Amino acid sequence: MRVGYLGPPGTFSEEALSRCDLAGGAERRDYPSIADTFEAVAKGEVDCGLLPIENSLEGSVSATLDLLVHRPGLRIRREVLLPIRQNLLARPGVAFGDVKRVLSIPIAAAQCQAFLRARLPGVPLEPALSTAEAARLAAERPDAAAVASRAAAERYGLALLAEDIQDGEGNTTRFVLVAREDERPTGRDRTSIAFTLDRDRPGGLYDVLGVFAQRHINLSKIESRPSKQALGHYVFFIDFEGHRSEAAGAEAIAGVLERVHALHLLGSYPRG
Ligand SMILES: O=C(O)C(=O)Cc1ccccc1
Repeated sequence: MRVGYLGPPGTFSEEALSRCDLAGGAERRDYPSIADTFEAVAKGEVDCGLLPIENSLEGSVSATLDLLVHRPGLRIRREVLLPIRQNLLARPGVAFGDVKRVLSIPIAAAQCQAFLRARLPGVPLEPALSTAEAARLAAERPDAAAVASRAAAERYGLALLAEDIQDGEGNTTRFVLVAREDERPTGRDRTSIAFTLDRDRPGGLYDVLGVFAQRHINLSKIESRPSKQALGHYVFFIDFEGHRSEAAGAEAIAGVLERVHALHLLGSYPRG
């Protein structure tokens, strides 16, 4: 089995992959971006791919949600929850006063806004494709620091300028393993769907939510993203407890189908 992830080695995605039972003993391939990882699975270059989907401080990873909807065909087969500790890394000998650029993937830098504003006021953020890529670049630049993991510091020979710099406690990221096929029910599953509504009318979303409420099906997430068709037109994402091939889940999906314009089944998978 071949598994793709957002590289280079030393990312949180790689750490999440190590916690994924399916991936035990699998051959790992790293890709430069979330989109490249997704494409590699869609093309069959790898059997599955691990993508960050949601962070407890920053919310959804829009790149992942958009790919699941706009490049349909892949299914979520696992979810992995990873506690995240961010650090400020720089070449050994670099002090705070030397740092003229902060490098990281924007979702990681956003988890440390308060720290960066307090300790590096006015220092611009230079976006990188991942935390480990930021660390790799910082190893070549004495004017830069990276927001990344301790593992990335060790791998790229960087010192820890500051540890545990994320805003608030309990910073956790949810990752999903996507593949070209579905997962079988385990009895403790979650299902992710995405849909658009027919037209702008009172109660459209309420009707869809009612399908779950009437069946006493618990929702664990609801989110909307622009549909990319027009301002004010949205794709809604819902996660609910249960598997889509079990009676309650299948009935709920049939009910949703009657009330929406388009429905995407993003997958049923064991709850993490
Ligand atoms: O860049 C990484 O290390 C990733 O795996 C993406 C990411 C970034 C910040 C928090 C969680 C995941």
